[in-house]
Amino acid sequence: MNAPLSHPPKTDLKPDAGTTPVMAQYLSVKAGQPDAMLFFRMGDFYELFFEDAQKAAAALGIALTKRGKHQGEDIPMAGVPVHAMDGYLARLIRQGFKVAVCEQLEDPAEAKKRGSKAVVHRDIVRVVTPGTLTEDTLLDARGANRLAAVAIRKGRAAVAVVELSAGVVDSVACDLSDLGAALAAFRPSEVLVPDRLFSDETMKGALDGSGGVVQAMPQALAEPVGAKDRVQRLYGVSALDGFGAFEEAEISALGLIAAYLETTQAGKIPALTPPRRSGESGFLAIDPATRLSLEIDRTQRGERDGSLLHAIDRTVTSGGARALAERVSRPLRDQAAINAGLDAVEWLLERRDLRRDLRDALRASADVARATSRLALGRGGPRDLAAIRSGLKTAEGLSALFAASANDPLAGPPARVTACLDQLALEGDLSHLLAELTDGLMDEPPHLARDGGYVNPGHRPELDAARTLRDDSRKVIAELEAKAVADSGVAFKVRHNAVLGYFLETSAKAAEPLLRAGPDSPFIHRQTLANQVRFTTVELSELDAKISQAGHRALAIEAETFEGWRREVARLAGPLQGVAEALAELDAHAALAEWAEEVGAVRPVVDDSLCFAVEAGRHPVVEAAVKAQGLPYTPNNCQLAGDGVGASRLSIVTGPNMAGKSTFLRQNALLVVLAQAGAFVPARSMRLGVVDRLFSRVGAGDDLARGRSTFMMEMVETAAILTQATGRSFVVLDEIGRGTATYDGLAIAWATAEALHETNRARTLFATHYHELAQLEERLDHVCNLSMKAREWNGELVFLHEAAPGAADRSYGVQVARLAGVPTAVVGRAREVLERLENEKAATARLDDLPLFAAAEPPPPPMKSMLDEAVAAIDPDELTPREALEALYRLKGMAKG
Ligand SMILES: Nc1ncnc2c1ncn2[C@@H]1O[C@H](COP(=O)(O)OP(=O)(O)OP(=O)(O)O)[C@@H](O)[C@H]1O
Repeated sequence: MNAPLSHPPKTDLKPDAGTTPVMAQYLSVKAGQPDAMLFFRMGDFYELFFEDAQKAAAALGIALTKRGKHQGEDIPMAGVPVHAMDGYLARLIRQGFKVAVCEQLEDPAEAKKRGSKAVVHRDIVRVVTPGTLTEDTLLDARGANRLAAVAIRKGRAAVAVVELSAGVVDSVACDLSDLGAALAAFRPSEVLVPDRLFSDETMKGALDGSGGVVQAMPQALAEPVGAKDRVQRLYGVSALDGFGAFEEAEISALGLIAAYLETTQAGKIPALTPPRRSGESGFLAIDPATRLSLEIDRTQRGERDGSLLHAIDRTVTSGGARALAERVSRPLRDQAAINAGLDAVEWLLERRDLRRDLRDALRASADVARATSRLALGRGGPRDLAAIRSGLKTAEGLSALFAASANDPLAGPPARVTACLDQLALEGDLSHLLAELTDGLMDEPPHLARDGGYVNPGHRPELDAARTLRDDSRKVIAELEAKAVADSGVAFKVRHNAVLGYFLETSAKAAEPLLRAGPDSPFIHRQTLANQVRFTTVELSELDAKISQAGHRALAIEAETFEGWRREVARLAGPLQGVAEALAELDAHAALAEWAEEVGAVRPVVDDSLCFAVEAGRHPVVEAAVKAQGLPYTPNNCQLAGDGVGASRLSIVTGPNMAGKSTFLRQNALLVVLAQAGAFVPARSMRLGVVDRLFSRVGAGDDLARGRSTFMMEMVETAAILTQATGRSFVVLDEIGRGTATYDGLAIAWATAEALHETNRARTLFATHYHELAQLEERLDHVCNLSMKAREWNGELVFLHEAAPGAADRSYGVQVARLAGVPTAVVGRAREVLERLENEKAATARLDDLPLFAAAEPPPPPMKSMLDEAVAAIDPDELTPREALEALYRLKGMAKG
């Protein structure tokens, strides 16, 4: 997404002699948020002026008008009605804008008391940005919306993340090389970066892969001392030690988040969990390119449909969907933690009835996490309270549902389920809150608190009294109308408006006799319109006052009740988020069990070995697609061993195009993701020694936006694998080297395969069209060949999609071209050329005499750069201060170039 977040205002926005008081107020508010689009509340509209108006008109397709003049020029203006605000906001945020909302903070009547020219007091109440949304209308219910911040200090990197809509904070410290993977794992919508790091190469790569809108922050906000103060303020604590020992980079990143929340939330303090800290060592590292290639939570086109997550998601609540997405996006590395997740899935898989009841109960609950967060920020309404009530009721119901099995000493729930049940056991305050909301809050309350009508009758006697007075008086009004008609013989109707209150109205003609009546007439004239005349009576005026007082009083009591509940929710935000998390986690476990049962998935054995053994594995997404077409899916085995014991470490996979190589490679990588996410796997069996880093390069596309060709991209990514893969990693590589001349490509593929085998020693599947690589099986200790089987039958090519030992005999490229509809004449000509080439055996250069990889010449020492030489030429002791400064500038200039 392009981020039009920062733009200097072009117009000189300074008030001058001709500036009206309202415009002067606008300009001063705007000066506080120059890079946000300012929505300036004027009555029933939010108005935009100057460049904001022009941009909004273009982005939203709304009319651009003008209002008054500034420095002799017309002021462009555009506006949106207050009631339609959410829709417009959503569209602007999606386009990458940030929006400052400036409200009227007093009744215009109050302002008038200060004088007829006084301006209504206004100020910014919130800045809406992609990463700080909390409204359901602006959020994807099944996806988390996160704001991230990155920082680098003392050679270490950190990512801090807040999910404001659920109040969850994460902090990850990692090596610089892991920054991209750590950031991409959170899929942030918005990323804060200290401006000084903008041109840093590591940072650029990480930001490009994150997918979020990037927001530059002043470097000063990342300085540790100030940052620490701000984080302490955010949490209302005087020291951060209670949260753990943070690295400096983490403090900087958290400090950026705190600074951003301070401005965007206009001082309102959100209810946040203490930062959940994790080193990257707790998680399977998956860099952005691998994520994209494996289509874990989004397809390469950015859609959810077609991703692994979409294929396996059987959750029934939005919180559950988010928990599952997090689990699949950040699989674990710790064997015990992975097995704890698998225990929970297995336990629920074995209990079909309990699982059904659990899922039914969960379906009835609402999004407690988001409702709590909105209420804590003062943005929630009565419907959010109802969401909390339904979540707490579900919690109560689930405690009862699990009561029998929880006490079963032999087959009781595993630790992860028990931990959830503990969170759901409502005691004290939460149970009191549930009782209070059950008694006091109406079943289907309105969205907004403003108009009342959500507190149950009987909950507060004084409210009942005010309501009765208000409603009874309405009856009396009807009686009064009948009496007026009877007394006067005129066809009166009682009407109401904001200016006159209640009045009697009749046509001008019917009113004539009354207007002529003397001062003793009970009908007092109020107003004459073109066709109507309005009257009142003493009785009606008295009643009017009584009704409006009663109505106001009822509203005030409801508002006060709401505020009491809201404050209680804010106070209990921590335990409420705990309940929300437990509900979401149970949903995710049960959903994985449901999916496992549906597709026949099994529990993988996850241990500390270096084994990877899959029997009859299937690709969860391709299988579903193939079956939807009524075709069978061919399961495949795959055996690799990092230590070469019992299986080879690296498999060279050959076979014709379309035979299923990419599917086979991705399938095995996805089984790693699923197993380490604590999910069952679609296979007959699987044993996996925990993987630390997963790399997948399958069908890299051009990245023209970054000015890199396919081949360049592939080499950058290959370099990342060769420098980062360890003996515990799992690598799938498809057709590297294909984007360049045959010999170059073959040479690169050959050297890469050798290095992965000898140096990185990662478990690797290496698919290639260079059949020459099959020779590696003979030359290296732990390599084996696999090929995707295909048969020619009656001149037709039939793909069996089966991975079998041995290399492919030929590539069938020409046959595939025919299948694809390449004209017969071209296919015939290609056959002739192929025959000639094969006869000449041009491609099989004598690779068998190559020296072994280990014996290859060491690379020459790196050439000295110009910068190195320039630095070496400087003798600091010989320089005057002025020369030293010049030298520094010169060096800096060279570094830039
Ligand atoms: N195991 C399988 N069982 C059934 N169908 C399969 C299987 N594997 C792949 N297919 C089908 O074959 C199609 C092609 O698979 P895939 O893209 O993996 O081939 P490929 O060998 O990588 O091709 P290319 O070399 O052209 O990229 C898939 O879209 C799917 O429809």
